[in-house]
Amino acid sequence: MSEPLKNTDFVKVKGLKVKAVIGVFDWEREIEQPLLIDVSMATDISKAGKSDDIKDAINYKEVCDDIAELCQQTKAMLIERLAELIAEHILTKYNTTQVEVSVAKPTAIKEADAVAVQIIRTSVVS
Ligand SMILES: Nc1nc2c(c(=O)[nH]1)N=C([C@H](O)[C@@H](O)CO)CN2
Repeated sequence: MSEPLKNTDFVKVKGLKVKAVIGVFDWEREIEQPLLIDVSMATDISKAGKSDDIKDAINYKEVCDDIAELCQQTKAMLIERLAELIAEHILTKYNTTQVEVSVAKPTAIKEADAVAVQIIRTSVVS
């Protein structure tokens, strides 16, 4: 018999602003630069939708605090590194099976609005 259809819902964070040390050049190691982070977490929100209880939800405030702390502590060279660490952290800590993470560096290239990486990571189910 086929599995019943599961809901595909998302909890999202859009345009989270974090200042952190980021970059490959010597001068970049001396300053903080702005990052803009988007996260989309696949999760079934129907339980929280019924209970109206934060315990049944992915708490996006907690997610934002975690991301800010992670970016500031890591002092990564590449935005790729931050995207991977954010995805790994979210998949490990929160009730989601798939996460999409975008990390943009809006002041990196004078001639561009922003440069960014975007990744999708899925938890391995054994
Ligand atoms: N793919 C990437 N390319 C570059 C990165 C990066 O994080 N990922 N970083 C830099 C510098 O730090 C740049 O932002 C300074 O303007 C160059 N290329």
